[in-house]
Amino acid sequence: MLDFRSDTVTKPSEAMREAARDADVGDDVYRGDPTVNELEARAAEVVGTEAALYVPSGTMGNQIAIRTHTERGDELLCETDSHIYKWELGGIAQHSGVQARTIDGGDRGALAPEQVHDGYVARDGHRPGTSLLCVENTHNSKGGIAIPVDDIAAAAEAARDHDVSVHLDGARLFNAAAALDVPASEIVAPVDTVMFCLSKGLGAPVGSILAGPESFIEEARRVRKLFGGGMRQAGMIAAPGLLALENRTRLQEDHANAQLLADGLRDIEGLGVSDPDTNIVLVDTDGPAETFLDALEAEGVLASRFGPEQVRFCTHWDVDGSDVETAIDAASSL
Ligand SMILES: Cc1ncc(COP(=O)(O)O)c(CN[C@H](C(=O)O)[C@H](C)O)c1O
Repeated sequence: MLDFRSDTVTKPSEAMREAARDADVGDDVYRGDPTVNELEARAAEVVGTEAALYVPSGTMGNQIAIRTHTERGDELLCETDSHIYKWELGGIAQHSGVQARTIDGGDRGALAPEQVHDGYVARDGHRPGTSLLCVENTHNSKGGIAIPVDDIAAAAEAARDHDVSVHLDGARLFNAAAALDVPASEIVAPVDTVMFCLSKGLGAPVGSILAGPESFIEEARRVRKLFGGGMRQAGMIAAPGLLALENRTRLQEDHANAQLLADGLRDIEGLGVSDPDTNIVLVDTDGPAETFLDALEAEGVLASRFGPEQVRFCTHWDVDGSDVETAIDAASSL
């Protein structure tokens, strides 16, 4: 099967498996795992923050960020189709007791400063008070859209006008950096904290990073423990993460393969195909998504359901140009 369901399906390289086996390990709860410590230091350096925390998943990284930024009963602002609102099981309410106020970010998922000003609620005798703005880059639901740095910075500035903190869900931060042709640190500079995944396009088997100010990361480490995310000899999985972090320069290949896939699918009668910024291609199937997906699976190709009549293809390091041609041929035959 050719698996285009997500870039989360990437399998570790031989080098990652060897690194896991040979990793220098210790008890990370006591800060004693040298490989985790090295990964956290390297990650902070790459994105230009004071500190970073290694977490088992992107979801946990986002939820730890929300819990650390907010107090129970606060309100947060996020985009209507953001992952933290749409795909994290209501964790905003469950883990943090925080109310989400969603804003429609349009086709590209970018929030305008005036939307942040309009969405802001001042805490008083009746109203909860906004304490956090969450932004997402690239924006998954909109099709892996890379939002320009200036747009993120303008929204963050509007938040700061009201002393509201800003968290960036950067699960695919390095895809955004590659598409925008800027260092990831430039995308991160305007926000307070960022979560990015090692386990997606970068190819690590497990793990994400939450990065930000030293004091914030110190408290986030306690919240990780509260959430049951304290790990012991985690160098075994952090070692592949260190190799993954150095993979960020290869993501252009995934983006080129996404363009190749979109161009091929666009030639097929009846399909509406997005113009990909990065490694995600959205296809309107002009009929039930399940019918399309089942028929495609029968041809040996997997994709994800993204709506009643929409499917998503993600390119990644386990599919190459010839696999893309195979997927196009399979879709053409439906
Ligand atoms: C923007 C963003 N932020 C956070 C996460 C969560 O990361 P994990 O918890 O899966 O490591 C994801 C994963 N996204 C997954 C995927 O795209 O296949 C699914 C939808 O959860 C994400 O796309």
